[in-house]
Amino acid sequence: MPYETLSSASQYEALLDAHDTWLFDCDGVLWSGDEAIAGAVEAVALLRKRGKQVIFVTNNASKSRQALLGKFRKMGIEAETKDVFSSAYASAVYLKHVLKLPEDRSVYVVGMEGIQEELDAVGVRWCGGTSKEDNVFLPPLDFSSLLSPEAIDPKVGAVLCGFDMHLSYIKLAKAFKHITREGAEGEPKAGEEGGGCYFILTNDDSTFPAKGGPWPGAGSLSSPLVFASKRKPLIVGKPHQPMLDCIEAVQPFDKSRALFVGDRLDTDIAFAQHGGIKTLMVLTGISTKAEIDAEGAEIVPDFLMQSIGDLAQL
Ligand SMILES: O=C(O)[C@H](O)[C@H](O)COP(=O)(O)O
Ligand SMILES: [Mg+2]
Repeated sequence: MPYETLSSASQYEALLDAHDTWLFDCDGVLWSGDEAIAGAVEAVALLRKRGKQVIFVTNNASKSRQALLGKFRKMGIEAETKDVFSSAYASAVYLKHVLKLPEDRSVYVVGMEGIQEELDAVGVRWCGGTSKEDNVFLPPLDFSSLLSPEAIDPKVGAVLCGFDMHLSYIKLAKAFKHITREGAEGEPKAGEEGGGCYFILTNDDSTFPAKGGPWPGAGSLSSPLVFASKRKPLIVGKPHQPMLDCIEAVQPFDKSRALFVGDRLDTDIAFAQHGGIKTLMVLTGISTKAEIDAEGAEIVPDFLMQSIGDLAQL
């Protein structure tokens, strides 16, 4: 089914009339790194003025929702905690309320403050991440510091991997030991005494859209663990279902009157299509027009715009 390219004010007005809930991806749609996409701030303000429900859905796990609110404020985009869904938040909620990780279990983090702060917010204990002892270089071929229960804590019931600009061998080594620990998955349940260890990714984006990008994304950073362990991780972020379940639990909306605005076909557009939500792709991030025009293109949006900033002319 071919997509509709939108470029006129009347087309934009028709899009506004047809959709009450606008879900926005962030990186590559509203901003690129720390730079707002031209007109994006004005476009979101216009939607709010027209009484639209605006929800933000980012796979970026480097910041907690509180930190993201600071970024929204700095950019001049109105947002409250209940409007913001990140893969770090959705992963913390999933571990706490869906997997119901036992209180005496902790999470080994391959990632940064965003994941740690969201785990803190739901009261799930963590290790690894930005902690000092896991941000050092091991002496060449010397694994002795990893051979103690202090280093590879048997109380770790899950490994959670997300975007990590401080990725290191020691983190991969510890995470690998946790996710390959003996212990039948299921009985006792993974994450419990004697059980295995959950292996979860916040998201599996292959690349990250920021200035000078693309750059390696969270999915590329966790791939060494997938390759080494031969385990299939559970993935929370777009296009996967846990992210949509998390949004609908906090901000119910009518999918028939909703529109998802994204820059990436295999995460944003696929996510919305799986959820029965109409899709608008913009060309300010990762995916290109050539990809959706290619013969046999598997994922094609309903609508295409150059930039969400083009709405600001209304
Ligand atoms: O590598 C990553 O984590 C992703 O590229 C990044 O998080 C994408 O964020 P989004 O476009 O979903 O806001
Ligand atoms: Mg994006």
